[in-house]
Amino acid sequence: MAPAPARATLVVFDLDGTLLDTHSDLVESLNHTIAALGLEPVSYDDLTHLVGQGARVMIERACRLRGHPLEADALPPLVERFVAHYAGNMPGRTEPYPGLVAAMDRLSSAGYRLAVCTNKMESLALGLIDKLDLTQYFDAITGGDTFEYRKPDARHLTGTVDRAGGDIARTVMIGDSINDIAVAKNAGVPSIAVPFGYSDVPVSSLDPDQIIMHFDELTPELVERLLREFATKVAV
Ligand SMILES: O=C(O)COP(=O)(O)O
Ligand SMILES: [Mg+2]
Repeated sequence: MAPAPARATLVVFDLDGTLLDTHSDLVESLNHTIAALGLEPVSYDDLTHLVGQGARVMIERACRLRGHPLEADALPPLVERFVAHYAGNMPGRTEPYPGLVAAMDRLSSAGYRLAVCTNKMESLALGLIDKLDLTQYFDAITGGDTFEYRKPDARHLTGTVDRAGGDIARTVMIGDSINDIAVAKNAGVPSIAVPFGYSDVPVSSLDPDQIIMHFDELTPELVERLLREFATKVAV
Protein backbone atom coordinates (compact mmCIF):
# COMPACT_ATOMS: atom_id res chain seq x y z
CA MET A 1 0.00 0.00 0.00
CA ALA A 2 1.29 3.48 -0.85
CA PRO A 3 2.18 5.53 2.24
CA ALA A 4 -0.46 8.10 3.23
CA PRO A 5 0.42 11.54 1.87
CA ALA A 6 2.09 13.76 4.47
CA ARG A 7 -0.35 16.19 6.10
CA ALA A 8 0.23 19.85 5.38
CA THR A 9 2.43 21.89 7.67
CA LEU A 10 0.37 24.37 9.63
CA VAL A 11 1.21 27.82 10.92
CA VAL A 12 -1.21 28.89 13.66
CA PHE A 13 -1.55 32.60 14.43
CA ASP A 14 -2.82 34.34 17.50
CA LEU A 15 -5.10 37.26 16.53
CA ASP A 16 -4.97 40.33 18.82
CA GLY A 17 -1.49 41.80 18.75
CA THR A 18 -0.13 39.20 16.31
CA LEU A 19 -2.16 39.11 13.07
CA LEU A 20 -3.96 42.34 13.63
CA ASP A 21 -3.23 45.62 15.35
CA THR A 22 -6.55 45.87 17.15
CA HIS A 23 -5.51 48.22 19.93
CA SER A 24 -7.44 51.37 18.97
CA ASP A 25 -10.74 49.56 18.60
CA LEU A 26 -10.28 47.46 21.74
CA VAL A 27 -9.50 50.57 23.81
CA GLU A 28 -12.40 52.49 22.28
CA SER A 29 -14.98 49.75 22.85
CA LEU A 30 -13.66 49.02 26.32
CA ASN A 31 -13.87 52.69 27.29
CA HIS A 32 -17.37 52.92 25.84
CA THR A 33 -18.26 49.91 28.01
CA ILE A 34 -16.84 51.15 31.32
CA ALA A 35 -18.19 54.65 30.72
CA ALA A 36 -21.60 53.10 31.50
CA LEU A 37 -20.31 52.80 35.10
CA GLY A 38 -18.87 56.32 35.07
CA LEU A 39 -15.30 54.95 35.08
CA GLU A 40 -12.32 56.86 33.67
CA PRO A 41 -11.00 55.59 30.32
CA VAL A 42 -8.05 53.20 30.11
CA SER A 43 -5.06 53.73 27.81
CA TYR A 44 -3.06 51.67 25.33
CA ASP A 45 -0.44 50.98 28.02
CA ASP A 46 -3.11 49.50 30.27
CA LEU A 47 -4.17 47.19 27.45
CA THR A 48 -1.09 44.98 27.84
CA HIS A 49 -2.37 43.99 31.30
CA LEU A 50 -6.01 43.70 30.25
CA VAL A 51 -6.02 41.72 26.98
CA GLY A 52 -5.36 38.00 26.73
CA GLN A 53 -8.36 36.14 28.11
CA GLY A 54 -11.14 37.60 25.98
CA ALA A 55 -13.62 40.45 26.43
CA ARG A 56 -15.17 39.22 29.67
CA VAL A 57 -11.86 39.18 31.55
CA MET A 58 -10.72 42.41 29.87
CA ILE A 59 -13.82 44.25 31.17
CA GLU A 60 -13.43 42.75 34.65
CA ARG A 61 -9.77 43.74 34.78
CA ALA A 62 -10.46 47.28 33.52
CA CYS A 63 -13.12 47.81 36.18
CA ARG A 64 -10.78 46.52 38.88
CA LEU A 65 -8.04 48.82 37.54
CA ARG A 66 -10.44 51.74 37.96
CA GLY A 67 -11.20 50.70 41.55
CA HIS A 68 -14.60 49.21 40.75
CA PRO A 69 -14.52 45.38 41.13
CA LEU A 70 -17.63 43.85 39.56
CA GLU A 71 -20.29 41.64 41.12
CA ALA A 72 -20.88 38.53 38.97
CA ASP A 73 -24.30 39.70 37.75
CA ALA A 74 -22.94 43.07 36.61
CA LEU A 75 -20.77 41.48 33.94
CA PRO A 76 -23.18 40.07 31.29
CA PRO A 77 -24.76 43.43 30.33
CA LEU A 78 -21.30 45.00 30.11
CA VAL A 79 -20.08 42.19 27.86
CA GLU A 80 -23.15 42.76 25.69
CA ARG A 81 -22.41 46.48 25.55
CA PHE A 82 -18.80 45.77 24.56
CA VAL A 83 -19.72 43.22 21.86
CA ALA A 84 -22.40 45.49 20.34
CA HIS A 85 -19.98 48.42 20.14
CA TYR A 86 -17.01 46.38 18.92
CA ALA A 87 -18.98 44.39 16.33
CA GLY A 88 -20.80 47.54 15.20
CA ASN A 89 -17.52 49.33 14.47
CA MET A 90 -15.59 46.53 12.80
CA PRO A 91 -13.09 46.76 11.23
CA GLY A 92 -12.63 50.27 12.63
CA ARG A 93 -8.97 51.19 12.65
CA THR A 94 -7.83 47.57 12.92
CA GLU A 95 -5.33 46.45 10.32
CA PRO A 96 -2.90 43.63 9.63
CA TYR A 97 0.64 44.21 10.91
CA PRO A 98 3.17 45.22 8.23
CA GLY A 99 4.24 42.34 6.03
CA LEU A 100 1.57 39.94 7.30
CA VAL A 101 -0.35 39.52 4.05
CA ALA A 102 2.85 39.02 2.05
CA ALA A 103 4.01 36.42 4.60
CA MET A 104 0.69 34.56 4.39
CA ASP A 105 0.88 34.62 0.57
CA ARG A 106 4.43 33.29 0.75
CA LEU A 107 3.48 30.44 3.09
CA SER A 108 0.25 29.55 1.26
CA SER A 109 1.98 29.43 -2.13
CA ALA A 110 4.58 27.10 -0.63
CA GLY A 111 1.73 24.71 0.39
CA TYR A 112 1.49 25.62 4.08
CA ARG A 113 -1.87 25.80 5.79
CA LEU A 114 -2.75 28.68 8.08
CA ALA A 115 -5.10 28.87 11.06
CA VAL A 116 -6.08 31.25 13.84
CA CYS A 117 -6.24 30.30 17.54
CA THR A 118 -7.42 33.30 19.54
CA ASN A 119 -8.97 33.86 22.95
CA LYS A 120 -11.19 36.52 21.35
CA MET A 121 -14.82 35.41 21.01
CA GLU A 122 -15.14 33.28 17.90
CA SER A 123 -17.92 35.44 16.40
CA LEU A 124 -15.82 38.61 16.77
CA ALA A 125 -12.74 36.92 15.32
CA LEU A 126 -14.70 35.58 12.33
CA GLY A 127 -16.40 38.93 11.73
CA LEU A 128 -13.21 40.95 11.95
CA ILE A 129 -11.20 38.62 9.71
CA ASP A 130 -14.07 38.66 7.21
CA LYS A 131 -14.32 42.48 7.20
CA LEU A 132 -10.61 42.64 6.45
CA ASP A 133 -11.05 40.13 3.61
CA LEU A 134 -8.62 37.63 5.09
CA THR A 135 -10.95 34.64 5.66
CA GLN A 136 -9.76 32.76 2.59
CA TYR A 137 -6.28 32.40 4.06
CA PHE A 138 -7.36 30.19 6.95
CA ASP A 139 -8.35 26.53 7.18
CA ALA A 140 -9.67 27.07 10.71
CA ILE A 141 -10.42 30.00 13.00
CA THR A 142 -11.16 29.16 16.63
CA GLY A 143 -11.94 31.52 19.50
CA GLY A 144 -11.91 31.56 23.29
CA ASP A 145 -15.48 30.18 23.32
CA THR A 146 -15.16 27.63 20.50
CA PHE A 147 -14.25 24.79 22.86
CA GLU A 148 -14.76 24.25 26.59
CA TYR A 149 -11.14 25.29 27.06
CA ARG A 150 -8.89 27.98 25.69
CA LYS A 151 -5.25 29.05 25.53
CA PRO A 152 -3.02 28.21 27.36
CA ASP A 153 -4.85 24.84 27.50
CA ALA A 154 -3.15 22.64 24.88
CA ARG A 155 -6.54 21.37 23.66
CA HIS A 156 -7.40 24.79 22.19
CA LEU A 157 -4.38 24.46 19.90
CA THR A 158 -4.77 20.73 19.18
CA GLY A 159 -8.47 21.31 18.42
CA THR A 160 -7.52 24.09 16.00
CA VAL A 161 -4.95 21.84 14.31
CA ASP A 162 -7.59 19.08 13.91
CA ARG A 163 -10.11 21.49 12.38
CA ALA A 164 -7.49 22.77 9.96
CA GLY A 165 -6.57 19.24 8.87
CA GLY A 166 -3.04 19.73 10.20
CA ASP A 167 -0.64 17.51 12.08
CA ILE A 168 0.51 18.56 15.55
CA ALA A 169 4.02 17.29 14.71
CA ARG A 170 4.12 19.70 11.74
CA THR A 171 2.68 22.78 13.47
CA VAL A 172 4.23 26.09 14.54
CA MET A 173 2.44 28.61 16.80
CA ILE A 174 3.03 32.35 16.51
CA GLY A 175 1.82 34.87 19.06
CA ASP A 176 2.45 38.02 21.09
CA SER A 177 1.89 36.97 24.66
CA ILE A 178 2.26 34.42 27.40
CA ASN A 179 -0.82 32.35 26.48
CA ASP A 180 0.52 31.76 22.98
CA ILE A 181 3.97 30.62 24.01
CA ALA A 182 2.48 28.58 26.87
CA VAL A 183 -0.09 26.84 24.64
CA ALA A 184 2.71 25.93 22.22
CA LYS A 185 4.79 24.48 25.06
CA ASN A 186 1.75 22.65 26.46
CA ALA A 187 0.91 21.13 23.08
CA GLY A 188 4.57 20.34 22.28
CA VAL A 189 5.05 22.59 19.24
CA PRO A 190 7.67 25.24 18.46
CA SER A 191 6.71 28.86 19.04
CA ILE A 192 7.50 32.20 17.45
CA ALA A 193 6.95 35.40 19.43
CA VAL A 194 6.36 38.87 17.98
CA PRO A 195 7.33 41.86 20.14
CA PHE A 196 4.81 44.34 18.70
CA GLY A 197 1.66 43.06 20.45
CA TYR A 198 0.22 43.31 23.95
CA SER A 199 2.59 41.41 26.21
CA ASP A 200 3.08 43.00 29.63
CA VAL A 201 6.58 41.45 29.82
CA PRO A 202 9.36 41.39 27.19
CA VAL A 203 8.58 38.43 24.90
CA SER A 204 12.14 37.10 25.37
CA SER A 205 11.23 36.30 28.99
CA LEU A 206 8.52 33.92 27.71
CA ASP A 207 11.23 31.69 26.21
CA PRO A 208 9.84 31.25 22.68
CA ASP A 209 11.84 29.20 20.16
CA GLN A 210 12.20 32.26 17.94
CA ILE A 211 11.44 35.98 18.04
CA ILE A 212 10.71 37.83 14.81
CA MET A 213 10.64 41.61 14.69
CA HIS A 214 8.72 41.80 11.38
CA PHE A 215 6.64 39.41 9.25
CA ASP A 216 9.30 39.64 6.53
CA GLU A 217 11.16 37.10 8.66
CA LEU A 218 8.29 34.58 8.56
CA THR A 219 9.37 32.29 5.72
CA PRO A 220 9.00 28.59 4.85
CA GLU A 221 12.72 28.26 5.66
CA LEU A 222 12.18 29.59 9.19
CA VAL A 223 9.22 27.26 9.77
CA GLU A 224 11.21 24.25 8.52
CA ARG A 225 14.23 25.14 10.65
CA LEU A 226 12.09 25.48 13.78
CA LEU A 227 10.36 22.15 13.16
CA ARG A 228 13.72 20.45 12.56
CA GLU A 229 15.39 21.96 15.63
CA PHE A 230 12.36 21.26 17.83
CA ALA A 231 12.23 17.60 16.75
CA THR A 232 15.93 17.24 17.57
CA LYS A 233 15.45 18.90 20.96
CA VAL A 234 12.54 16.62 21.83
CA ALA A 235 14.46 13.52 20.72
CA VAL A 236 17.46 14.32 22.96
O1 LIG B 1 -8.90 39.23 22.98
C1 LIG B 1 -8.14 38.74 23.85
O2 LIG B 1 -8.23 38.96 25.07
C2 LIG B 1 -7.02 37.82 23.42
O3 LIG B 1 -6.98 37.65 22.03
P1 LIG B 1 -5.74 36.88 21.40
O4 LIG B 1 -5.75 35.49 21.99
O5 LIG B 1 -6.05 36.89 19.93
O6 LIG B 1 -4.51 37.66 21.72
MG1 LIG C 1 -2.53 38.16 21.31
